[in-house]
Amino acid sequence: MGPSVGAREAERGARAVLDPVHFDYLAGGAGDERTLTGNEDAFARRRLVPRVLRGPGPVDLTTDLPGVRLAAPVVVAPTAFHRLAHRAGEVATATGVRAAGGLLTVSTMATTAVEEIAATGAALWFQLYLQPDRAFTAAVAARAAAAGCRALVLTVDSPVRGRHARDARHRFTELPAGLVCENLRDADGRVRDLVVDPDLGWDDVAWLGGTTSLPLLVKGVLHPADAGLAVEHGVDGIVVSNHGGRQLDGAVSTLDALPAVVAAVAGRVPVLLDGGVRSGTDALVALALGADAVMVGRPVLWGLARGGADGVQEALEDLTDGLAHAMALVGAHRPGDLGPDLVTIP
Ligand SMILES: Cc1cc2nc3c(=O)[nH]c(=O)nc-3n(C[C@H](O)[C@H](O)[C@H](O)COP(=O)(O)O)c2cc1C
Ligand SMILES: CCCCCCCCCCC(=O)C(=O)O
Repeated sequence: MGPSVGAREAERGARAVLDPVHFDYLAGGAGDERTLTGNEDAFARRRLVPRVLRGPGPVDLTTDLPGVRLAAPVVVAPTAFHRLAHRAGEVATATGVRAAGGLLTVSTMATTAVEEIAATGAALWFQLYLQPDRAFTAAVAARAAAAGCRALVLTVDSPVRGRHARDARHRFTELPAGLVCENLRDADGRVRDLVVDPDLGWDDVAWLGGTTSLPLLVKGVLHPADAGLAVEHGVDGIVVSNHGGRQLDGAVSTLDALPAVVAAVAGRVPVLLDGGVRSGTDALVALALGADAVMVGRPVLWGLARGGADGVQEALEDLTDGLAHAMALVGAHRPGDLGPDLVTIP
């Protein structure tokens, strides 16, 4: 299993067209990149034990998530600075997502205003970093809601930023001229710097939930005790994530962390997983181990870099078609038919 030929080729294609400094920012991870590679390795270790003769009927991947019903349980993860990958940036991403019938999580660090992204008609969630200026944070959340985003995704794995050796080597510390974080503009139109807040606690999660009418998910949970706390503090969904290996190097792979989180949540809210999902078969393994949906980060960036909106659509359809195909081959008609009995580590 692991990366399909499609995902590997897409990455090679993106590397060929991107400025090497920007490619390394997008592809890289923290520290020695053990967690980055560990995410993919965890999928590569698994094998499927299919069921046979499970009767007729089409595969139906319809999935309900906070604020949205999707044709397939695949969501685009929030990633920063899409205009580093393609000149049309997040507008191209959203156009491709819409064509694929998917859902895009817009990053706080998007290089395009959320209103402009929403004008594509794509279904959106909005990812937030809680800023020490809580009034500003609430204003960004309200702006996302007004633009039509269907849920907020609060990233909780970044009290400080991961150390990225590739960026340090390139001295990549500033965006190219003309690119800014358009959703960090304050009421005067001034773009604020992102300030990661090392003092965040669960009360802040409850505070954010109380300031918005949107469903709230937390992204960046690995420990089952934190999953339980998240549910107790009223969240509407949990994303098992190590930030694609970009924060704590040495953190457990998300697939290995998933079963304990699923057990702790016990069906009270949806559980999503991201990190290392490169094929429909990878998505199936995550669903079989208890995820309600997967998020994908880099494969979408590679599609964007290679082919703009068409490349994003192709990347998503490769995943969802691959998932439907693998479902048929393991004898499952719906995600609910999948269970851990279908997955083994030889
Ligand atoms: C270039 C890049 C930028 C990212 N920016 C953000 C971000 O702004 N907010 C966030 O919560 N996560 C961010 N992430 C993490 C992703 O949301 C996601 O957790 C990760 O990419 C999933 O792993 P994958 O790339 O292996 O699919 C970023 C990841 C990458 C690769
Ligand atoms: C423009 C030079 C690099 C500045 C990095 C800011 C990181 C913002 C957070 C985005 C993210 O979550 C990630 O890269 O991962």
